[in-house]
Amino acid sequence: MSVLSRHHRAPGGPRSQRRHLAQPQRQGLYRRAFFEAFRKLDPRQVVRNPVMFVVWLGTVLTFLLVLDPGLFGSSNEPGARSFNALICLTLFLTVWFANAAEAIAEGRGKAQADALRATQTQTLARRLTAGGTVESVNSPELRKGDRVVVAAGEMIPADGEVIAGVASVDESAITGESAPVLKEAGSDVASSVTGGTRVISDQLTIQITSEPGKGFIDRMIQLVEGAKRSKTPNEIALTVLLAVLTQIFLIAIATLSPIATYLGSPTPVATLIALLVALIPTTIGGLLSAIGIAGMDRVAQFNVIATSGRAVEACGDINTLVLDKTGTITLGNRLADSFISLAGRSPADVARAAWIASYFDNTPEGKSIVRLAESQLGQLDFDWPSTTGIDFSARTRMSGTDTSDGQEFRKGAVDAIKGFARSRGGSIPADLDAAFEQISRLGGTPLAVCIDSEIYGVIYLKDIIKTGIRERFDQLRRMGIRTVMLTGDNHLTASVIAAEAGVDDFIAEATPEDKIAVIQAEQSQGKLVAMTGDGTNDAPALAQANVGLAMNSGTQAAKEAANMVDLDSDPTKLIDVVTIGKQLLITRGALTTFSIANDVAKYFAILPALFINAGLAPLNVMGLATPRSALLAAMLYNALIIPALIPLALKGVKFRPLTANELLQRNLLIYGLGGLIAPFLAIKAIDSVIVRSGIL
Ligand SMILES: Nc1ncnc2c1ncn2[C@@H]1O[C@H](COP(=O)(O)OP(=O)(O)OP(=O)(O)O)[C@@H](O)[C@H]1O
Ligand SMILES: [K+]
Ligand SMILES: [Mg+2]
Repeated sequence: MSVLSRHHRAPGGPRSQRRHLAQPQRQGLYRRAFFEAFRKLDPRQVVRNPVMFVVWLGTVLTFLLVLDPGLFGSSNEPGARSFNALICLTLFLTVWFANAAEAIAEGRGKAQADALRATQTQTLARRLTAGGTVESVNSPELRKGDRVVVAAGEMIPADGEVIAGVASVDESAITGESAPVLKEAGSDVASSVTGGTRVISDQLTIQITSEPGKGFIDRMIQLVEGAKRSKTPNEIALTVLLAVLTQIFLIAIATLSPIATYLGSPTPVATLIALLVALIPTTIGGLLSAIGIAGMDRVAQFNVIATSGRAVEACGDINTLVLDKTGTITLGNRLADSFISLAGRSPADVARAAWIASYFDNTPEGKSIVRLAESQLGQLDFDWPSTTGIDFSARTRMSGTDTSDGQEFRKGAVDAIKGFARSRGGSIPADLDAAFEQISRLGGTPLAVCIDSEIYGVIYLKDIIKTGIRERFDQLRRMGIRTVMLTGDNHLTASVIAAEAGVDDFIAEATPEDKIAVIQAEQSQGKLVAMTGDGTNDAPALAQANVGLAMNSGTQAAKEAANMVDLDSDPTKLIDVVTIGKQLLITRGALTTFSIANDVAKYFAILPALFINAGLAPLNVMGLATPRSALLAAMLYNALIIPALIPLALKGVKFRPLTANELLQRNLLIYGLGGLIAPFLAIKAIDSVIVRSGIL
């Protein structure tokens, strides 16, 4: 027989950001955003953002005051018209800059969608008919359940599950990874295929799993384009808060007018509008949606596709991270290293029993056992036609081969094989426990091998902890996130790996039901749980978790159940995604703090200047030239701070692995204090430029 070697992806993968899609054409992006920002001035769009809608109304009112400075009974002082025009212009710029921020964020998503769409070429598919013949159809005509044959050089016409054949597939169109991936039927990690990828050797029979237009790539396109984008719960809460603040300031300004009149310094309407806009949280109001869109985009740049912005945000709130051992914490190619014989058997006896017990086992473990046995024993003979394979299941934790004359070859977790041998009336070799311990203490997985009631020996499956994983767990701990390793492996192996990798907790000998139970237990304590997995047996747990990251190489079931899919099939990406989610929340918090601190500072910067006539001049500590120059400087600062902060909103604030409390303190210090000081310096500077330029 031929043993196919799997092409394992470079474990861990590059940590750095890696764009799999075409870099958006910067120039085209900004040109599109420029025009889009005008289109977004449509009041039906602006009204969705209450803060900006107030500024928009202010723009219209001040424009009317340009046409007729005496409108609303305002005193028609000299120079009022040109002052109103300048205020109107700054208000307009404020709304336009906010629109531009959103348009740039959306544009980056659109560029990704275009790159994805390019992979969606129509192809001719060869569909199998009920009669077993082959007919040619266009790929959009394929329905869920159809079966197609795809040969070397042909494109896979739609998403599906391999039901026959083994072939290597070039998935670079969606993953950017140039190494071909081996696909075959009946495997948890290699049976699902994606439309738009290309078969490069051999032939596959594929059962289609998605209706036209509902495939994986279609959903990705809708998401990055923002067609399905809806505000996340946190975003809605913040929008409401900003609207309430806006209302409070509206009332404050309305009551200011009579006071000013009483003090003998009646305030013109344009001044009141400007004062209002200076006070309401325009900075965060203008950048809020760009921050959210950019978060989705950053996740996509990591080759992770999220099904909603809510999922990305939930990542930022995660308290517990549930990871499996094999492939996530360890390299995953858990390969047979050696055979240990027991009870006086010869090593060749063990190798032969292990070879037969693994012959039908398609898992990487099974294949590596066959390879090791053949390398030790050379060509072996056995009467295969009269045998049946017994598949591995996570519940029995065994697999094997039955012969027609009633012999049962089994291999599996040591306690599972002990139970099996006992059930067939056998006894347990005295040296089994020593072999079990020896392997487990190395962090390896021991598999016992038996024929019927006789345990022959132990297979040492070697697994290596990924480099750098310990540092990542340390980082997570500093963020206050608890890591739990869940494994089907025995307690001793699990404890060795857990200690070496530095996870906070571990659960060994876990069945699929245990995985759900662990997640539910955490959730019942009010914790938000993220989990990563690839197998069909992980699907229920992925669905139960608040954030479920499925591997693209995993089964369709796991991908459907998850709310995120990693195209590179690197389970440690979950750590990156949590970081991005946290960064999204922190960015929003930091800019909200900055925005509100700014508004408070602006208030104290410009209010005294307004009361110069009323004898409050001594309060004008900043020495601003005139009330008008003070107001105009404040308005210009208010408008310009939005584009100044666009890069930060899109890139996210610099992230440090700290707990929520430490981050809050840090942000209050940097963005709160910075937000209080910046307006004084900037307004003073702009004020002197205005005075020197003589525009007022
Ligand atoms: N192909 C196989 N044949 C027989 N037994 C196996 C096979 N693969 C694994 N086992 C045994 O079953 C146990 C459970 O394996 P499984 O792959 O379900 O673990 P898991 O729950 O996915 O956890 P993890 O992947 O983190 O180790 C393993 O520890 C091993 O003892
Ligand atoms: K403001
Ligand atoms: Mg597993």
